[in-house]
Amino acid sequence: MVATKYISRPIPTISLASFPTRLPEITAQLTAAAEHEGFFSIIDHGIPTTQIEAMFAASAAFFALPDAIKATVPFSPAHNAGWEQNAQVRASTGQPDCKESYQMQFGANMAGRWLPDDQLPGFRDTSIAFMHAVQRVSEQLMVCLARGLGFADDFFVRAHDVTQSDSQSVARLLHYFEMPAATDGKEYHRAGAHTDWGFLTLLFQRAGQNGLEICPGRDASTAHGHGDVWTKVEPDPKSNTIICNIGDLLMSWSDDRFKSTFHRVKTPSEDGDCFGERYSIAYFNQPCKSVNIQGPGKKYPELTGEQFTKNAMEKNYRALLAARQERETA
Ligand SMILES: O=C(O)CCC(=O)C(=O)O
Ligand SMILES: [Fe+2]
Repeated sequence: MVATKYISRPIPTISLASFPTRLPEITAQLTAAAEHEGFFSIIDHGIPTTQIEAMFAASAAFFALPDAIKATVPFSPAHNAGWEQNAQVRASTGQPDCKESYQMQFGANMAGRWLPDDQLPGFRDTSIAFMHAVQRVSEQLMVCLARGLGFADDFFVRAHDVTQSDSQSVARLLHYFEMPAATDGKEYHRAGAHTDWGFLTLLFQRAGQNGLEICPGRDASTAHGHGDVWTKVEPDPKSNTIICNIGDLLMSWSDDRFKSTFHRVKTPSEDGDCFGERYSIAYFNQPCKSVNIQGPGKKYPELTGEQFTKNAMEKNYRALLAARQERETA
């Protein structure tokens, strides 16, 4: 196995303490992080550790259910919600990620995709409360990002209004399976290298369950290329941190000023890698379907939120087909 090439890159840590009075300072910090690294840590965000722990406990309880029960709320690509297992194929690897995930939304896309409460008591209430808490933090970040781009303060907040029935924002619970410590000659992927296609992702990780790595400096238009010099983003056991990254949507909405950065969850293969089970939670801010999207400099044609999501899905699918053909003819 070839040793992974690593380089140390600083990932800015930004405090949201005293948000209203520190708004100009936080805006400057966030804008700089969005322009350069595309990844940053948020602290002092106001979500209590107990609430995050309760969501991780609910997630573990969900994934502990028999597959036959989870399969009653299957993932629907058309709705981007539900449960799937060993199914998400990344163009960068051509193989399914070794994981299961359950995606939850606020609006109509979630109809029929919640388990009945007697199957998992309290799960839906815990999840919805957590999602609203993460949405509140997201909205603070959106105010700063809108200011940074010269839009009105509430511009992105209104575009991502989770009280609308066509809301598309997603909380994805993730469970990566234990991986073999001794290689059996096969190549495994936890989450193959990718950019997120949404607006902004907020990620919750658990101390001791490492694996997230970033590879900045690639253009989103080469979206499925491989970078080969990585930087570990380790969960900090001492602070109640949220890792955030810019997605392809915000990159195009900012006329490419803000960067959507390549990242992956590494296949454990070296000393210090977590081979055990890994749980994480990603909250993907997505625009409502009816929203019009165009950057301040009009670099790209105007699209609706619905078209953007559809295009992103199709682009991913085309890249998958192209990568498969390339592998087959190689
Ligand atoms: O599990 C993680 O730490 C990252 C997950 C991720 O990048 C994704 O689901 O898009
Ligand atoms: Fe991601």
